[in-house]
Amino acid sequence: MVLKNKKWDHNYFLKMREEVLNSWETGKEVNFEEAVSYLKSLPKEKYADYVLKKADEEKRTLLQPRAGVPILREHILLLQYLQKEGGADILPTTIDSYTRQNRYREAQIGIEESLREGKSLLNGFPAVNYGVKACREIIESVDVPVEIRHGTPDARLLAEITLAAGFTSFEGGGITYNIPYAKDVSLENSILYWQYVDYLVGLYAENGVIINRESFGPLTGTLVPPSISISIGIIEALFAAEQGVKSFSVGYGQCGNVIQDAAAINVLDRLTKEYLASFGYYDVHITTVLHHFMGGFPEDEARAYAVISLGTIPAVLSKATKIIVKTPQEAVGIPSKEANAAALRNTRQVLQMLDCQDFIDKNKVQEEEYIIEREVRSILNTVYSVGEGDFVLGTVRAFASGLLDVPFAPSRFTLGRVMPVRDNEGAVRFFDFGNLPFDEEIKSFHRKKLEERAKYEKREISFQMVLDDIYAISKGRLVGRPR
Ligand SMILES: CC[C@H]1O[C@@H](n2cnc3c(N)ncnc32)[C@H](O)[C@@H]1O
Repeated sequence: MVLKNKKWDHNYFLKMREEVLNSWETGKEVNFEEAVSYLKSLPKEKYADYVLKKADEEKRTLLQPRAGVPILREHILLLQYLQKEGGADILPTTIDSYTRQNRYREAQIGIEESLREGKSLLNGFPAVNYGVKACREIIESVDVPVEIRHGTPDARLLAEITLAAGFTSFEGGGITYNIPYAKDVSLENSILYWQYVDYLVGLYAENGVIINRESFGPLTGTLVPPSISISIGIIEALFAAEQGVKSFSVGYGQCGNVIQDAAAINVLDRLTKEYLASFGYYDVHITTVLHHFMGGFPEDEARAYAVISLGTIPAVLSKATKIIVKTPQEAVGIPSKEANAAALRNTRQVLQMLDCQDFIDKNKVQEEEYIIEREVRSILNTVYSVGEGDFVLGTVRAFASGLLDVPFAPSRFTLGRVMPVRDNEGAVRFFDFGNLPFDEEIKSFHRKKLEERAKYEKREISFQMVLDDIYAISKGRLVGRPR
């Protein structure tokens, strides 16, 4: 079948499904009809789509941590603690790195060693090895929806097992779980694998079970210009909608300048809905997700809390539907359950002290929205035209020629020519546009912003500024000022 943005043929899916379910022994536990009736037996409060829609209508922002440990009993206790002590509205199950690379044999060894040593020797929960029945114990032990969070270019079997188990939200995409996570996986392959996942979610939808899909907006989490993150999120929403997905969350990672971050989420929300409607998808419920800062954190917990609290402000300004909450132990590794729960309470406190205030200059937000929107439209319209009207074809071609590009990505399938840097107020601008399709108005806007910083810092615009910015926040600043 030629790779394009067209809903799959059902027989093509069924044929591939045989191979997917046979790729590990737990695949044989999956039975679609049985899974549909199990999912229909779950209360609506366990559906991420229901909880997201309700929050969206009530203009509330939901809180969700990341969490995953290899021993099932420990993982259940961890999630129960985060629900009870952290007040999480949606729980995660963060998947381990072996599973993300389909290395289930090593994951199995990791489980056995963790059990033998009585401690976590994997950096997440290996859901494929546990299988459907064991994973259902997680769903039945908590009262809120649980989402699968990972970084898997080929998540076909992971999706089959976890969706059948009752996880009602699934993060990732053919671009966002490839480019920042893998070096040698082609976009053709990862987009095909994720069309499978979206087709499966669409099949559940046709049977009355609405699973939420979420795009991984932050990408590499290092100074990613908002328009790049937003464009890719919209493309993944279009891919998912074509396969029949009816509930989609588009994500964005906090960069640090509060006005730019709020503007980015506003544009993300508005343009995702506009592009879906303009391509004929009228029944996909769109929500927005803000990730607390995904770059290098300060080790000092007090300063880490400052980064987290600052990151909550754009969610208040933009009414983001959900925040993925970081923890004060981000710089040291997998957080303790106490630190994870405390970060949730910190975020809730900031939300509830700010949501009654109107404290930002809306004109400055709109100025940022204007430039972000122009950049996103330039990118998306270019992807559409190089794809001759097909966004899958356009994405592959655009990445090959740098018309779409992600800074600091490990993947050899992105040009890596684009280079970001902060301006004098810490907003992320372009130091090098690479091959991005921007006109002179956009380019001169960024140049002017960088000249302001160069003048203030009494130094030339240089790559040194980029390096200074990469370490700035872990050293206590937003902008990497010269020493
Ligand atoms: C996307 C990367 C983020 O996921 C976080 N992360 C990865 N694995 C886990 C984990 N097992 N528990 C909690 N947080 C985790 C990590 O700290 C980083 O902030």
